[in-house]
Amino acid sequence: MKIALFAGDGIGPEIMAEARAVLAALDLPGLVVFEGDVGGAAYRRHGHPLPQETLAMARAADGVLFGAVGDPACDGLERHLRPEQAILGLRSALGLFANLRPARMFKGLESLSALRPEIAGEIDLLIVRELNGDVYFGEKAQRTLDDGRRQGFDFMSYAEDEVRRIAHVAFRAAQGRARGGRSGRLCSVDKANVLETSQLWRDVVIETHADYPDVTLSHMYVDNAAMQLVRDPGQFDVVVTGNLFGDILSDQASMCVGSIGLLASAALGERQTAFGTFGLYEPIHGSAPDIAGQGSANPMAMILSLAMMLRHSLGREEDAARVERAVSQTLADGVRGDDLGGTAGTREIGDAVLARL
Ligand SMILES: NC(=O)C1=CN([C@@H]2O[C@H](COP(=O)(O)OP(=O)(O)OC[C@H]3O[C@@H](n4cnc5c(N)ncnc54)[C@H](O)[C@@H]3O)[C@@H](O)[C@H]2O)C=CC1
Ligand SMILES: CC(C)CC(=O)C(=O)O
Ligand SMILES: [Mg+2]
Repeated sequence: MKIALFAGDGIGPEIMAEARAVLAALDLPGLVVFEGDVGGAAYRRHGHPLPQETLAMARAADGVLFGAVGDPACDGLERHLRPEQAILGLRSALGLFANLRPARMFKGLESLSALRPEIAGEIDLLIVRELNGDVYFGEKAQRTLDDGRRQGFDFMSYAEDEVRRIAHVAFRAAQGRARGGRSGRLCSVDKANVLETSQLWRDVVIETHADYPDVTLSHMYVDNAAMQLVRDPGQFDVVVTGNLFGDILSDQASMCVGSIGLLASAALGERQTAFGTFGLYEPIHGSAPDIAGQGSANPMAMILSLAMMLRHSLGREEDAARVERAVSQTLADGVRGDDLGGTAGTREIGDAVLARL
């Protein structure tokens, strides 16, 4: 079993160190770990944010654990050399089109949610974000118009097969979450009242629903969804949406459960390995340059991303559940970082999780 660790920039190396310690404590038999450079760190060392060696390392692995990229020192670079191209490049080159971003309330954190505690307690949702299309990957440029004005554009598009494959992932996830006689629920979020990409999205999701009659399907415009997420988050079970809307809604969902430092993610494609589905796992947050180097970042999203890798790519469900229980217990015991109004630093939180493993 082979995995690759790409720590990246900013708080990436700090939180990755804690995930690495948890991984070591699990002592998985036959595990081989490679480490590669990505982002601004890779640009400085190799002249590119996603060096060929790093990409090759990812391809050879059963799973990739990714910290974060993004470095203000790289702001002036041409777009293709900026750190963020590393994560976009990996998602695209590895065909990782399905981004699972679960958000659930941990016991004891209800009062730390941006929402009222009584509604925050109901949050247990999964955002299924399409990850290979939309404006992130469309043609983009700036140009000067004939009248001298500068114009920027990003082409937004979805082809029907791109929508269909993510819809299948989302319907299957909803089926898997059906509980105690209650059917799984899928809410497809779009902007079909304005965007043609969204109209196609909605049509294809409705067509795909025919294969999943046991799942209750609803549709919501993204502006309403942003509002409903804070008004009544308990109404959501699985949410499927495009790349841009999913990016924004998942950061919003993180504050509903207390902090962006808690939300993990899995980026999956179709490639199967001997142990599960190949994937890339990362916190939903970025490199947080404002707190980098201070030892104050919450490593829980990173550690929970490791748990997702254990589950989806390494076939280690029991270990995944063990890591999740350790994080949950750490929070229940009141060990909290600055992001949750506490005083524990990155290392202290990591050690507390290890102690409960
Ligand atoms: N997948 C990736 O590697 C991503 C990279 N980025 C990049 O990261 C850089 C910073 O972007 P921002 O917009 O500031 O978003 P960010 O997610 O890095 O930070 C937003 C805010 O949340 C806080 N925060 C984030 N993670 C935290 C943690 N684990 N513990 C405690 N506080 C945490 C930060 O201190 C900051 O105040 C940019 O270069 C951006 O492009 C942003 C999102 C995803
Ligand atoms: C390219 C990334 C910086 C986009 C992002 O914010 C994310 O995937 O969460
Ligand atoms: Mg984001």
